[in-house]
Amino acid sequence: MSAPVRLVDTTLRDGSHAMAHRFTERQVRDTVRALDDAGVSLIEVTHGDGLGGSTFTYGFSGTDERELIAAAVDEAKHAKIAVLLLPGLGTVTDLRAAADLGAGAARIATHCTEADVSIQHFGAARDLGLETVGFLMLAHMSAPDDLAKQARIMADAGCQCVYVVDSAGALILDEAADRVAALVAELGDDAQVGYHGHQNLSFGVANSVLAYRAGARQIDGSLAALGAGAGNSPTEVLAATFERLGVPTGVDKDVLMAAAENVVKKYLTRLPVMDRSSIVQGFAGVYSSFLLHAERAAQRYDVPAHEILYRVGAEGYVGGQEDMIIDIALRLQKEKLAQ
Ligand SMILES: C[C@H](O)CC(=O)C(=O)O
Ligand SMILES: [Mn+2]
Repeated sequence: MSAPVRLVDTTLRDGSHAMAHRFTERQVRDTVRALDDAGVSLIEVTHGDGLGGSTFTYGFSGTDERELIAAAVDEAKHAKIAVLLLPGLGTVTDLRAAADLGAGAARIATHCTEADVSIQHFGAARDLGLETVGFLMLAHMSAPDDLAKQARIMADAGCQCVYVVDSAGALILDEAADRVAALVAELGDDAQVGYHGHQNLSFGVANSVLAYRAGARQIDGSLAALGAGAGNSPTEVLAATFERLGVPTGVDKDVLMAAAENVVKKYLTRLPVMDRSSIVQGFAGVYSSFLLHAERAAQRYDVPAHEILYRVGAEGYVGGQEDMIIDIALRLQKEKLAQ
């Protein structure tokens, strides 16, 4: 009998990027109900960039995320609601407010080399009685051993499951598995390991299977792949794939497939696709949530989005440096006018 894997759904958080942070309470309620009916045990609901993400830099929310979290908590009969927090953008005060609203898990995300900025948030989350998860973002930028050392910092701070987060959808097969294996070897019984994939180069589901085989026991997905860049590994495909492999997930794949078709595809404003820009994100290692920012800058300064994204990758910008997209667009525009 294979070890079970927990499928965690991030439609209502990573999908917020693709929805330009315009989720409504109705959409959240309908999605949570469907996921809950399917047996998904952890559902993430927050602005795409986490608590406090509704800002000029990241994009304002259509509906206050606290209203959405409260609605999700109200709708879920069995599932726990998780919130994402990027230290510096979200604060311990935001975490406390989310816990007061009934959130049951905190997912604390840092750049893959900066785990130490999460220490106080894990401590606060544990004090609040929350389940804790750590996100090491843009994991392709760190070698497996270095990533494992960062995972150790999170685990020692109270994190119960550290994720390899392929924010750029850049990892290809062994590159994902090796990172997961390094974390599993480092953490042993101290914490679980998770995997969060993006589809920019189409490896989200395949990498998730290899991550499971390397020891990951929590895997993220989004219904209809709704997420940043070319989207996340589709939850309904993960469910079907793990069932075919004989790996227990505790979820009903048919209910998830119906949810993707009848709930999410009915409201999404943009179906995530592997188009030129998102493929460049995977190839050049660019944070998936930069996609809409690059498309807006491309339109405003009349330069191609994929060229902006190639340049972002070459210059190595990471989450939090969204303003540099404008800088690059202006430079490309200047170069174009000089020709
Ligand atoms: C804030 C990011 O969107 C977190 C995430 O899902 C990723 O890095 O990927
Ligand atoms: Mn993501």
